[in-house]
Amino acid sequence: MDVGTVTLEAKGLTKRYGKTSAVDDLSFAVEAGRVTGFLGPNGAGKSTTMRMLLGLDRPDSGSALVHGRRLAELRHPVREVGAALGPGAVHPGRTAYDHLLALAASNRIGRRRVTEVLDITGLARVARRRAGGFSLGMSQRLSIAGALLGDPGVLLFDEPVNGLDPEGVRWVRRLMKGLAAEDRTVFVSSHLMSEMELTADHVVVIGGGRLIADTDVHEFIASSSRSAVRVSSPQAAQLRVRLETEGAAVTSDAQRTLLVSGMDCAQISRIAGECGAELHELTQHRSSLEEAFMELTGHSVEYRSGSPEPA
Ligand SMILES: Nc1ncnc2c1ncn2[C@@H]1O[C@H](COP(=O)(O)OP(=O)(O)OP(=O)(O)O)[C@@H](O)[C@H]1O
Repeated sequence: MDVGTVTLEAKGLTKRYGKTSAVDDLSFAVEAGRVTGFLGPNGAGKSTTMRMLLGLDRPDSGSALVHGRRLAELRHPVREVGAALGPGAVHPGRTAYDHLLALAASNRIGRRRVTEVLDITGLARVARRRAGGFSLGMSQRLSIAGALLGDPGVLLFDEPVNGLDPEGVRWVRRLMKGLAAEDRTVFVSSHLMSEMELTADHVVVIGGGRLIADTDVHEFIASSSRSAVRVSSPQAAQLRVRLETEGAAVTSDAQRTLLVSGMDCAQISRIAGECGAELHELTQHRSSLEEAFMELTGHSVEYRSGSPEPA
């Protein structure tokens, strides 16, 4: 499948629960060959959207399409779309192997693939243990194993790194990137902005059930007004006046330090030279995905404490 091919589409998806509008006329398209992060504050409608994309929830209006068709029209859904909606959908008395075997059998998938996905997800050694005794991280891996079982071209993951340790988080990151590199479609929701910044190529951001951004992750970060240049100078006050006259927005968090937006380092350096201001520091501060997200949605991000180490 070519990169850029749209394989998963939300078209005017709308879902209400009583008076709550969970998803409101939501449209976006997800392309193959890249990781698309699905972001939004708590209650934004991410899980509801994912469930509608998978045919697990019926929209009040609109439609979800996979390869241009409704899921119900696909001949072998599990082989075309895999989903890991988090731990929980496993009988606690069943072993990991038996759980996957039952799933494979009902979808006409051979035993060999069960062994393969146990290997891929690092569960081979615990395959004969009951899933009820699994840690959250192991349960997440089992959920991911289920998604991979049918070797599908389209994969949806709902908060896949919740409960994983740093090694597990890195493993998920490599897995997602690897799946995208095989030209599969990878659509993943997460609250972990630091992780999404490392993993996603593209982001779909929703708030209050509506689309608020559908863009390249780097463009999304660059659009944040929190990108600024930090300037330190003994003549900060004098420099500030000149920078503001030339159109920059300037704030200050210390006596000799300025935070300048709307101008790059070269422009600031030129103006400093012109007004005889010495420069002791000139640093470009790039916004993080989290800052860009918070600016756009006005919401804080949960589960910060799980931030992984850098790659
Ligand atoms: N089965 C349901 N019954 C009633 N209301 C629901 C139901 N499922 C979701 N909602 C409501 O719909 C809205 C969207 O919820 P949803 O779980 O889709 O958001 P989310 O973005 O996945 O949130 P989170 O980040 O907290 O998981 C919320 O207001 C939620 O309370």
